[in-house]
Amino acid sequence: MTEPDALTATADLYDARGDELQSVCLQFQDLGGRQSFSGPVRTVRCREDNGLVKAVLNSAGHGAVLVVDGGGLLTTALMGDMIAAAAVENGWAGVVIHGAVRDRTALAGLPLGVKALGSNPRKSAKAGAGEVDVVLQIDGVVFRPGAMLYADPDGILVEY
Ligand SMILES: O=C([O-])CC(=O)C(=O)O
Repeated sequence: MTEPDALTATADLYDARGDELQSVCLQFQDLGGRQSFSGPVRTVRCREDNGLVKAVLNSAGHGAVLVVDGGGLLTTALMGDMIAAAAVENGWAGVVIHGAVRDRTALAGLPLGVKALGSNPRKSAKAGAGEVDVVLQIDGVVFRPGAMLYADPDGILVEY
């Protein structure tokens, strides 16, 4: 996987295409080894259960970005280094988690975009409760499966 080129900086993209893009105001932390990443959106909605996150990231990513609506809860980690390594192996460009991750040090060394609210060493349940590829709304921003998402240290842009 190659680093998306610097010409697609989100600020430049917003200047060029602002009316076609939503900008995420929430201040996610950049926790992966790739800070600039982009791809079509896939989604998971779950709460303190990462069974679906694990299953989806263990399937072919085709350069997509998985957006996980964990309800903003920081009580359990929805992804750690094993799942993130599987995401790399399966060709995912990145993972945006409205919730927490764990294994920060290892995540920082993986060629994967990871944005999350924070971290927590406590693991999630694995029952697989939740939904896959539903339309998400996080902090007023709509994430539709298939919409293009662009992320870099400045933030996250997503097509309407
Ligand atoms: O198993 C989990 O809940 C997540 C995790 O720690 C990993 O991916 O390594």
